[in-house]
Amino acid sequence: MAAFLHEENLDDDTVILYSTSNSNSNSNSDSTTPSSSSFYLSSPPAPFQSQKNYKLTVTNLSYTTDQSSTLASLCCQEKKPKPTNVLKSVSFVARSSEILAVVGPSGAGKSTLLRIISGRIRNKEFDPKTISLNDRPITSPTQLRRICGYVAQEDNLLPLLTVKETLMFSAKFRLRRMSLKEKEERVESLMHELGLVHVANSFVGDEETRGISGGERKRVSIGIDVIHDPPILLLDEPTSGLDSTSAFQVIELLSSMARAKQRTIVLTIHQPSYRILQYISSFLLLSHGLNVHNGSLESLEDTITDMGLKIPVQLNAIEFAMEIIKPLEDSKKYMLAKEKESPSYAIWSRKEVKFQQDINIQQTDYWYGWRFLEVMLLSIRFWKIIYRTKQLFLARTVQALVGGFGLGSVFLKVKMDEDGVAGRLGLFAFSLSFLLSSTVEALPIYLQERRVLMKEASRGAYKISSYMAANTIIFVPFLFAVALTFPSLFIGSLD
Ligand SMILES: Nc1ncnc2c1ncn2[C@@H]1O[C@H](COP(=O)(O)OP(=O)(O)OP(=O)(O)O)[C@@H](O)[C@H]1O
Repeated sequence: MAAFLHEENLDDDTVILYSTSNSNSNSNSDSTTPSSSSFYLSSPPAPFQSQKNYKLTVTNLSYTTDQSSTLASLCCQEKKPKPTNVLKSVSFVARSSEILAVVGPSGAGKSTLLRIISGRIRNKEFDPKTISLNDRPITSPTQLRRICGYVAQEDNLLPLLTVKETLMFSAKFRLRRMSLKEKEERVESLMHELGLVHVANSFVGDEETRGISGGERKRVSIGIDVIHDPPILLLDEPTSGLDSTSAFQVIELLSSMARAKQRTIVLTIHQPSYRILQYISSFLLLSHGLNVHNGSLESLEDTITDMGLKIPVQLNAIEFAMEIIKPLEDSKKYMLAKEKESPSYAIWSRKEVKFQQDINIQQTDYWYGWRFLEVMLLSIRFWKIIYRTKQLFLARTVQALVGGFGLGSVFLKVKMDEDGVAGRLGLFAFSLSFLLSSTVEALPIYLQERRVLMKEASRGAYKISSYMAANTIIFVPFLFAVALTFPSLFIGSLD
């Protein structure tokens, strides 16, 4: 396939990959929402229609934890923890318009695998020979971060924003070169696609504030990471914590998204039900970092049958495979050993990947004014949250006004002479410490927002560092207090 990579000037994070071959894409492009789908898929704006087929190939990916930079290793060499061999020569191919599910017992290496292919790995840990897209090698984790949308297992949402606002902020951060109208259209289209229109103006909520349901929360999380329409979507346990109906709806939605826009979806899942299995095209079964099965459900059933075992009627092949993971692992090790002796013995589908070293995913220019814009957006979002925390907002308003007038009246008779200047300086210093202490009251909100900020920054949602973002937002309550206290201070001290 003579595919090439090209980045459009739409957005810094958007890598649009064109394929010169239409033969495969056409076969998929007519796929629509499954008849049972409860979601309406609307046409995306023009820039989002240019994507075709993307094949993600992972070949012999191994990963050993690097303990060199841990605190223990810095303090005392002899206590250096042993490196863990988390992934051992994992290979698979994820194709466009399909869902590939990574399954396996706890600790098998599923999340680690997803973390690596989403580019959340240090440059020195990345092996450029192991991951390719449309048969072109990926040379750095940065390229992966640009190509892949990554939805983490835990939600990362601000409870006091509405669904629409949440998606709109994501659009503002990620679709910088679009006009406001285009961003709004994109958000509307996405809410249709995700079945979120009916809760567009509902607060996301949390344990304390009632908000949208668990399934809807998960769909909002997905929306945040597909706002820029990445060709590859990676999801860590998208069904965890959901009841079976919501879990089914999420997988059904992902299947629709994969087929409607030829997205390549890789997800991890624990114990998929029968209903969910129909939407998954292939399975990668991991055990202790080794892939013990890679292929369709039918081929797994055949493997189990070939081993002389019978799948009980009450279990599906994946559930049964989890129960007999040890013999499967042994059989895979045996086959790998045989394969080493004679390569023709390979029964696991393994494709030769032609690596081309000179691939160039261009970097777009980054206008430094965006940093200022990002700081402004974060400040506006933080302000909204403070404003919506009614008790805190009212308390701080009253506190700033009373404080301002009270302090101002103390200096009612301050003259414009030398003593007066000293008095005013004292007043200023006192007011400043008063303002600082009142800023501390926004600490719980700050901590909540900071957690979200750190996760957003690690997902590459914006360009400024998480530390810069976190330190910027602390000024918002301070500026608010300044804006209220100083004028009232001035008015209060007028003769
Ligand atoms: N940075 C690290 N340092 C040490 N061990 C690690 C590190 N990262 C992963 N591991 C270990 O690697 C193994 C695989 O972890 P991973 O989180 O990928 O498993 P998992 O299959 O996703 O598990 P679960 O289903 O419980 O989430 C675990 O034993 C884990 O403790």
